[in-house]
Amino acid sequence: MSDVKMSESAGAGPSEGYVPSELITLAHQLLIAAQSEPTSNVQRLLEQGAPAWYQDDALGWSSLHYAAERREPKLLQVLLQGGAVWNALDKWGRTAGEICLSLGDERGWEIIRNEGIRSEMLHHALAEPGPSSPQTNGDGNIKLKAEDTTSAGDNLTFLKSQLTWDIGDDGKERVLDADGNGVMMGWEEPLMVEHVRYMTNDHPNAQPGSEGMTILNVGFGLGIVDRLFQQTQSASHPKPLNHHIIEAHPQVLQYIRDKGFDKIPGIKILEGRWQDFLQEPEKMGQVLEGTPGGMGYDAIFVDTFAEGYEDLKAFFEVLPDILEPENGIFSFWNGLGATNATIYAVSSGLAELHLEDVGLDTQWHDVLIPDSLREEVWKGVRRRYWELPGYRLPIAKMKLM
Ligand SMILES: C[S@@+](CC[C@H](N)C(=O)[O-])C[C@H]1O[C@@H](n2cnc3c(N)ncnc32)[C@H](O)[C@@H]1O
Repeated sequence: MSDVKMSESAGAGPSEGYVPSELITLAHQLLIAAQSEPTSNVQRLLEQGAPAWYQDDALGWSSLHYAAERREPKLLQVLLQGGAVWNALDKWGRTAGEICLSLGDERGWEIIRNEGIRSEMLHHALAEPGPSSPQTNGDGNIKLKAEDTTSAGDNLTFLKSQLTWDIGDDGKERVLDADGNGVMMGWEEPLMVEHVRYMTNDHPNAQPGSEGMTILNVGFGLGIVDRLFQQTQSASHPKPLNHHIIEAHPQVLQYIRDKGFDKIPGIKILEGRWQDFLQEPEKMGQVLEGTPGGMGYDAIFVDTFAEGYEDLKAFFEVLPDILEPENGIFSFWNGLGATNATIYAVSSGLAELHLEDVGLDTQWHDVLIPDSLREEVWKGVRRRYWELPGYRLPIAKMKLM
């Protein structure tokens, strides 16, 4: 439940200051060429230095937005190679990818999405500190996280902020942060049901007669997913053998105690940030305690707040140490970039590639979100973090050698 901001592509225009008039002239010629002229004209203008990042004042459209209306894959490729910004947003928050989608142009949309994944991977690779390169601060590289220090954009600010629990207009419980952002909202329950179903249904330790699964959940929120992990095992199915929960917010920890959740047999609450437990070798042992032979968890789910893609990727990197290698299942709340279809697809594609880097294969399950959820739930909530009709649910497992 965090915001997402993709990196600006290399060659993105000056953020402020003087733009020479010759450049503006070329920019306008490029916008016109992208609308109706042959691809060769567009290519020529780019070679003359026309800025593909330029967006007009009227619609906020770039040459890529205009080109997207023409359904000509080659034109999109030429513009992207010439510096067009795959994730430039128009005045309504749409990328050129959304223009392709609205026209049913699957091929054009794929070209833009693939460029998004390629460029985010590249920025990310450049951001990795090499043996001789200094630690970068990430500037100019991947920025999937909202750059703000308000509660929703900064994890440490959020963890110190005051939370309130109430009932939304949809009749469902929700937790809001001090700025009125939804930390966890009851509308997500059907999605949590699906996460738990995919994580437990076929696992050998969840079958009748087995010993029960070992579970790690990161981020308690309303405890929806934790309640479901406890419930899925019916009379004939075993309860989880061990169910560990890492939670960092003091008020949420108090809520857990008030509800007596910490007293349920098998449940252990690890109080603190996941980074404190999983990125500290001495504490890692404490986390793995209780998993048979210290071999790792059967199921791991992560859903925090005010963390961005970089934090999620850092979590991916500890998975080989904490996921049971043979049948272990990892899943995460896939909410980054969910205000825009193209950015959401790029964020999901990037996650798949980064999971692959640490040895995991990902399967995606599409879950529909009913229209009825759209308007009611957001009343009284400052920032809408979900705008899409579908949810892509990830299920990842260690690759078999
Ligand atoms: C969106 S809620 C989780 C909702 C939960 N999946 C449910 O089903 O109700 C996010 C939770 O993560 C916690 N959190 C945020 N950052 C964290 C961190 N770095 N480590 C551990 N918990 C964190 C928040 O306090 C909050 O309780």
